[in-house]
Amino acid sequence: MHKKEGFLRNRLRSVGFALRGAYLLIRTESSIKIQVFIALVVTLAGFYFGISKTEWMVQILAIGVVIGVEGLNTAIEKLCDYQQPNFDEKIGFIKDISAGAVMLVSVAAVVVGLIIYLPKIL
Ligand SMILES: Nc1ncnc2c1ncn2[C@@H]1O[C@H](COP(=O)(O)OP(=O)(O)OP(=O)(O)O)[C@@H](O)[C@H]1O
Repeated sequence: MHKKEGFLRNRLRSVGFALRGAYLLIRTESSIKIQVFIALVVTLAGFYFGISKTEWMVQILAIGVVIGVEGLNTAIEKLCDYQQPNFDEKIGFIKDISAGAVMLVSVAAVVVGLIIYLPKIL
């Protein structure tokens, strides 16, 4: 599309779009807001309890995966609403599967949190 302008300029443009997407997600989506809030709380908890380097890596990965998958789920929901604003069983099924994916990674993230923090609290 913007072939003439060179590879680096196009990459930078894409990074700009992605940053705008991340900003819009955090500004407009309440589920992402909650997840970002939880991410901040567990980050503070990480400093408070002085978790290890490995625990930080797993925690950061868990946060990134949950927020990333939630972002994709939001994109799928928007696409569904754009394509089919009316009630549609197939759309409901697609949205349920997408929400199910968020739930699976969220449960894994909660288990990670429990494994890291339960022994430090009890
Ligand atoms: N057009 C539709 N046709 C049939 N069922 C739908 C439709 N839109 C939503 N649903 C049902 O409602 C559920 C919630 O969909 P919705 O798009 O409102 O997500 P949401 O509540 O905004 O999710 P999130 O909290 O992740 O943003 C879907 O999983 C699906 O079961």
